[in-house]
Amino acid sequence: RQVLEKSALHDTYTTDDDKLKPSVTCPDSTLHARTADGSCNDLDDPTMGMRLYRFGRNAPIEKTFVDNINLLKPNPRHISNKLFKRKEFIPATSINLLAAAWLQFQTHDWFDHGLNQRDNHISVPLFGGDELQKRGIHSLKVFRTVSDPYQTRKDRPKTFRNANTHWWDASQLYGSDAETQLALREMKDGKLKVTSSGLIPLDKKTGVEKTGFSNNWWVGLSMLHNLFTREHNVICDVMKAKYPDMTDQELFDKARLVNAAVMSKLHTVEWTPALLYNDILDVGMNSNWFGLLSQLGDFGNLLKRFLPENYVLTGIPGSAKDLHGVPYSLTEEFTAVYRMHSILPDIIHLQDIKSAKRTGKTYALKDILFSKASKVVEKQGMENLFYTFGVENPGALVLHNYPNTIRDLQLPETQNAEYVDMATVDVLRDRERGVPRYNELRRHLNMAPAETFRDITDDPKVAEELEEMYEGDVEMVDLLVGCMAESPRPTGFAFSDTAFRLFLLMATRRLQADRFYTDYYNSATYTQEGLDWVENATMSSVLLRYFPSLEGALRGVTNAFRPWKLQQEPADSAGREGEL
Ligand code: HEM
Repeated sequence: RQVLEKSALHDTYTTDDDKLKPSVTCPDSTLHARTADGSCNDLDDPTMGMRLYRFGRNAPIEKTFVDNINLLKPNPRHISNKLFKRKEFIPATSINLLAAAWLQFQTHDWFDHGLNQRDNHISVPLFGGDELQKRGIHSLKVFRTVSDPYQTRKDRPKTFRNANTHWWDASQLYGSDAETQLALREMKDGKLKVTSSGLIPLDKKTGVEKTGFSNNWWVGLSMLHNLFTREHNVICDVMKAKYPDMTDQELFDKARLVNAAVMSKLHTVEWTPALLYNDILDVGMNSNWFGLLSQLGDFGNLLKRFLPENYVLTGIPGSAKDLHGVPYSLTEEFTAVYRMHSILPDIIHLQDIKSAKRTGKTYALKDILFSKASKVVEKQGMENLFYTFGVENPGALVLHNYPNTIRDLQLPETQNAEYVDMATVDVLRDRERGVPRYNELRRHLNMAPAETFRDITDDPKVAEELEEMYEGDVEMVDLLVGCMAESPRPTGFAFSDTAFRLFLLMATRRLQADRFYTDYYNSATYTQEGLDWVENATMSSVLLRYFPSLEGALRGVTNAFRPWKLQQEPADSAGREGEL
């Protein structure tokens, strides 16, 4: 990671377009509080990481020009049909469905390229025999990503802007602009609005929950948004009880800081180790938050008092902020490796918490999307749904496992009513945004490029399929295809080693670049009660706070993102067999 910090972080701003950044001043009130739009996190450069700040790059800038000649080579719909289409559901048995919903929930905090241009599309021709032709569709329109109006240097690769704040600030819950945020607030005691049943109110026009970011909505997101809205409101209660003189604004600001830190912590010490179920990674990710010394128990705590401050030893929270010489932003390549739609099942088997068995009732993914989600939450209740998500498996991140529901998807009005095959979109978007293909990106991540298709995968059949699709040219393999095909994977890894390199680099950067996780991670900003709240939080404890009936189901569960039942079996049979 330290090598990549020097070689794989690139700023897309130039001194020419620096001048076009908005002018932002930071009032005193922003010193100990996150702003709605993410400005004033870096006090020397207040626009850094705010909403509409550009995405950076992990590949060198000169390697990120769009290859227009090969934009449609090979045809992305052909890739969708031949390499992605799910024939039979392949489960990822080492993680649960909660881990899948959590992943999307987090990406909605980090990035969004905004609504696509309505009047500018790439036309993807369909091959003979494509099932869509029977419905009179002969080409797919993929609307282009909205462009960056402030890019002045035409000799540089295209840049794009993040419609969300780049910070790990829970903007999916609180919004990325003041207007959205104000509309979500009760304006009393710091709280977020909830209905009399304790649920997030629905937008009357769309039927979807009114929250910070509500695109691509489904039951999994509804559950997590509701959970952390409750968490926000309970933190407000705790703060008010201790500090009765705090204003509504102060209570809101403190609860947001604490809630965001709870999520960052759970992602670092639970979600990531669940997906990279490997002892070394477990220590590694725990060290990001708690420090290596914490692994030594009381002896480590004693050592902390004598050793010089070093985040590797003591953990990033509370350590010195470090930008590694590059202004902070998330990157195009980071977005690209999170294209993990294969994790979604097409069918969800509902479980019954009392009998700990499947009920026999299933939900098709198409019936729990967008405005249908809230009805399912209301009908089934959050306990049963969380139980279902805790024990059921998501899809494995491999080829031939892309959910067909979203390969044939009508988006709602709020998302331009586009008709999409998401697998086609995923492949084409990376090309449209100048994300290097698989081999090229590996070179920039200090990884050996594949010389043959068998270097990508040890499955001869998959290697043959890739060779045919890419007409023998291994350099053309798309990043997403390479990541899904990659095997063998390090023990316990649910995703590829290539994606892992970027995760490792960017997971640390999200914490280290943010003053609220470093220089200002202290009681003056969070309050001591706030720091203790984060310290004590685990995913299980957050769930149990609101759903005590999950107690039995969570007994013995050390990582809430791994299948709950698997962890309850006797130690000798709860091994790591069958994982992907
Ligand atoms: C039912 C659930 C989901 C639906 C309906 C959905 C739909 C979409 C749509 C419509 C887009 C924008 C496509 C475009 O560029 O035009 C998108 C982007 C994306 N999705 Fe999903 N998605 C879902 C779940 C997930 C999950 C589980 C992940 C896992 C990480 C994920 C990761 C992404 C990423 C990384 C992008 C790119 C965002 C960007 O360009 O800024 N999605 N999804």
